[in-house]
Formats: sequence, structure tokens, C-alpha cells
Amino acid sequence: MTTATEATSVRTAARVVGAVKVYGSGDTAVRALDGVDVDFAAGRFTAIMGPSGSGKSTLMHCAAGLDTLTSGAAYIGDTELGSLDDRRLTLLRRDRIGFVFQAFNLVPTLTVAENITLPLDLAGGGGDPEWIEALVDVVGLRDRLHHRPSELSGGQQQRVAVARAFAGRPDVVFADEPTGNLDSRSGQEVLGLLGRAVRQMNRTVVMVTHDPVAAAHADEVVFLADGRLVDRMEAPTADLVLDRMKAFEVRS
Ligand SMILES: Nc1ncnc2c1ncn2[C@@H]1O[C@H](COP(=O)(O)OP(=O)(O)OP(=O)(O)O)[C@@H](O)[C@H]1O
Repeated sequence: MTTATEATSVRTAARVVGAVKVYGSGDTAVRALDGVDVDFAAGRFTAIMGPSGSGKSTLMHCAAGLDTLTSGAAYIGDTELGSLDDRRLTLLRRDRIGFVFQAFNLVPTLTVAENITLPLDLAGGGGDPEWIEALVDVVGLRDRLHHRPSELSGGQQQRVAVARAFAGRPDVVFADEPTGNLDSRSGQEVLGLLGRAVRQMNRTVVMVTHDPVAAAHADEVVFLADGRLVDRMEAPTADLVLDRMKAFEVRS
């Protein structure tokens, strides 16, 4: 049930507070995140951008509970990830987070339909059939449901991965360079799909990308540089994002 408070206030799907991540130690230590505070609003599509090595993937992995912070805290909704033991963290990732990676990570022996519902089947429930039906239409895979991944193009495979990520209606879907293995047309399709899932199905997406054209599909872009949050941009366009990125190059 949706309460009046939830309906009227902007909920935060995920956030990190004072996030520091140090890889290694001593002389070789790398401070990949250097005190990041950022929140990702529910019902929005947010892109994380920044130069290579700025900490984008590290931020996503720590926010999604795939990696742990050295100090600071990461939350999914009100749940602080550092407070969870391994089992609870695994369950939270399974039940409340969806993932899309550059590699499609589909199971080759399963059909498209089986790949989409795999996480739900592993969790012991079939999910909501009406939701899955709607999702299949949004990703445009209705006529491919009984095909195997090898019979699909790269773009179609990534659309299956997107449907799988949303199948359990997670609080947030994290996407790490989801168009990195796709030609530009297929990439545009997948980005359009992520945008439609957010706007038509009230989902939340956080996407790491280095591509200004991809970032322009988001509602907002957050910019990282040297492990710090340096800017946020509402209603981005590819040109505005590109200009912002060029400013980093001039500075460094
Ligand atoms: N497992 C690791 N061990 C040691 N250093 C790491 C590790 N993962 C990342 N780093 C370092 O942390 C910094 C941030 O890396 P990260 O991958 O988060 O950046 P990024 O912005 O996603 O980069 P790219 O756009 O090139 O993928 C880099 O200096 C990187 O070399």
C-alpha cells in the first residue's frame, strides 16, 4: 500500500554517505572514493559520469552491495548495507536490486522466457505474471520468448538482461556500461528501454557510463572526478554533458 507520505515526498532508492574506498595499502593504496555523498531518487534515471578511473564503477559496486566501503555508509532505502551479514546482503541483492552489466550474462541453455524469470525461480516464486507480461512487451521480446540467447542479436540479448533485472520489481536497477558491447543503434534501443522502464513503469535506474549520448537518456547526471562528486546536472543533453566532461580534461 502506498501511503500519502510516500506518494508526495521524493523517496531515496539508494544513497551513500561519506563514502571512502581505498584499494590496497601503503605506497600502492588507491583512494577510489574520497568522501562521496550522493542520493539516487526513486522513480528516476540517474547516470554516473566521470573520466576513466574517477571511481564510477567503485561507487556503483559499493552502492549496490557488490563491494564494501572502507568507511562511510551505503543504503538501499533505509537499509544500511554494512549492518547486514553475508546472507542478508545476498538476499537484499536478490530481492531489492537488479543488475545489468556490459556482458549480458545470460544462461545459454535457457530460453529468453526462462532467463527473464530465472532470479524469481531461484528465489522460489514465479513473480507477478502480469508484471512479467508487461515487461516482455516493454522490452519488445514477445516473439522471441522461446529462443535461446545464441539465436539473438547482442541488442536483443541485452534487452533480455534488462527484463531480467526488472523482473522482481527491485527498488533499484544498477547498470554498468550497459551499452558497452553494443553498436550505437542497439545501444540507443537499450537506453530507450531503460528510460521507458523508469517513466512508464515507475522504476529506478542508476547507470554508469562514459558516453555523453548515453548519459543524455537520464533524468540527471552526477559527475565524479578523482573519487569525489563534483557536479550534478538535471535534464542533460549530450552536448551539455560533453562540455562538462571537457572541462575536466582542461583542468587536469
Ligand atoms: N580491485 C581494485 N584494486 C585496486 N585498484 C582498483 C580496483 N578497482 C579499481 N581500482 C582503482 O580505483 C580507481 C577507480 O576505479 P573505477 O573502476 O571505479 O573507475 P571508473 O571511473 O569506473 O573507471 P573506467 O571509466 O575506466 O571504468 C582507479 O584508479 C582504479 O585503478
